[in-house]
Amino acid sequence: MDYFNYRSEHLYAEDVNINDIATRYGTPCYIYSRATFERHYNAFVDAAKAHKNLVCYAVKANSNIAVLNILAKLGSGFDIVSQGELSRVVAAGGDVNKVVFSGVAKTKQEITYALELGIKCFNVESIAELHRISEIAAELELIAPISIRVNPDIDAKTHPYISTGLKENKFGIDINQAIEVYKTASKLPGLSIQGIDFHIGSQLTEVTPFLAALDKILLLIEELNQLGIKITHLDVGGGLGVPYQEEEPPHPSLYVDKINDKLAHLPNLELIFEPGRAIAANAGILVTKIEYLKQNQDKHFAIVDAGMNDLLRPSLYQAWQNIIPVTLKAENTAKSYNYDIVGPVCETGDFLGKDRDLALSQNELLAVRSAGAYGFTMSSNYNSRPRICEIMVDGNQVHEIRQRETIEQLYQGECLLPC
Ligand SMILES: Cc1ncc(COP(=O)(O)O)c(C=O)c1O
Ligand SMILES: N[C@@H](CCCC[NH3+])C(=O)O
Repeated sequence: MDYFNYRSEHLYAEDVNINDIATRYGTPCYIYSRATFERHYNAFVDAAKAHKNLVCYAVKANSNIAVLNILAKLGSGFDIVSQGELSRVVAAGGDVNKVVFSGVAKTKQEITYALELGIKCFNVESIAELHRISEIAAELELIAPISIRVNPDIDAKTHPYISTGLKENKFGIDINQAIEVYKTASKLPGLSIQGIDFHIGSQLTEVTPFLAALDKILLLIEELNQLGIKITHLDVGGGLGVPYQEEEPPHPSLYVDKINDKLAHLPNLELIFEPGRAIAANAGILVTKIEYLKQNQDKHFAIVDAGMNDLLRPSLYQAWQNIIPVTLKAENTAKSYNYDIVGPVCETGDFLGKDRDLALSQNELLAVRSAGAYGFTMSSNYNSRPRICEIMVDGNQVHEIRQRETIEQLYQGECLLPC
C-alpha cells in the first residue's frame, strides 16, 4: 500500500494534491505522510508481539518533532545519538524512560543530561566511555543503566559507508573483548548492567547477516549467564532496508519473526529494535522544480531547485532514488530523453539522479521518492542555501512542520569584527 499515488494525472500524498502543496509552500520541500509513518511503526510492533519488545525509532533518520510526536503517541521509544536528539524527544513529548543512547563519542555534558533525565539505557561503545559513565554517575550519586554495544564482526553486505558491524568499523566493542568489559562493568560504581546490543549496518536487504550476528550474541549471553551476569534486554539495532529500486528487503514482520524464532528459549528477555529507515524512508518525498533544461553535446540535464545540500544520499553514497513527475503528461506531448537530474550547488557531485529516461519540461515539478529518511536530517546550508520546509500530510490536512529558513537566518549568530 502506498500513500503517494496518482489520481488521474496528479500525484497525491494521502488525500492532498502535491501541486497544491507546492503552490502554497514553494519548492523544494519535503512532504511526509502521517499514515505511512504509523503503518510502518505498527508493522514492527504487531510483528514483535510474540516477545516482550520495545521499538526505539532511530531519531537520526528523521528527527522533526512532529514525526517524533506521531510515534511517541503510538508508544514508541527512541534511539538517540546526541543531546540534541534527546532534547527533540523531550520537546516531542516522548517518554525518556524508553530512550536508548547510542554513539561513539558521548560527551560528559551529554551523559550528564541523559542520566539526570533518566533514560532507559546507555549503549556503551568503548571501555573509556564505560569508565566515563561510571565516574559521572558515581559523582551524581545516580545509577546509569548500561548495555554493551558489541561489534560482532559480521559483513552486513551493504554500502561500505553504512556498514558498522565489521571489526575495522569504529562502532562497538570487539566481540572478543566483550566478556572482560562486562566483568569490568559489574565492578565499577554507578553502573547497572541491563542489556547487550549490536547494530551491524544500514539498508540491509537480507536477514542472514542479522541472524549471523544474533548467533554470536546469543553465545555471549550464555557465557554471561554462566558468569552470573544477568541481562534483561537484547537490542538488535536497526538496519532493515527498504526498496529504493529493485531491492527486495524482507518485510518487517518476516525480519522480526526470524529474530523471534531464535529467542524462543529466552522468553523473559526484552527485545529492542532501533529501526530508522524502515519507518521513515518511504513516508516522505522531496518535491523539486525544474529551473532549466540544458543539452551539452549528447548529454541532457534537468537542472532542478533542490541540490545535494537538501538531499545528500545520491552524492554521498551514489544512492539511487526514484524520480517521478508530479503531473503525468499525455503521451506524445513531450519527447523523452536520458537526463541527469542535477542541482544548483557548485559541485560536480551535485545530482539527485543520473541516466533517467523522462519527458521533461521547464518549470515542471518532480518528486524524489523514499526521501523521508536521511533526507532533511542530512541537509546543510552549503552554498548558503536556506534549509527547506517540511510538510506533513494527514488525510486531507496539510501541516507545515518546519518552515523554510530565511536568508537572514543563514548568518544569524555571525558578526562582523569591531574594526
Ligand atoms: C546504533 C544505530 N541504531 C539504529 C540505526 C538506524 O538504522 P536504520 O535507519 O538503518 O534502521 C543506526 C543507523 O544506522 C544506528 O547507528
Ligand atoms: N545516512 C545513511 C545511513 C546511515 C545510518 C546511520 N548509521 C543513509 O542515508 O543511507
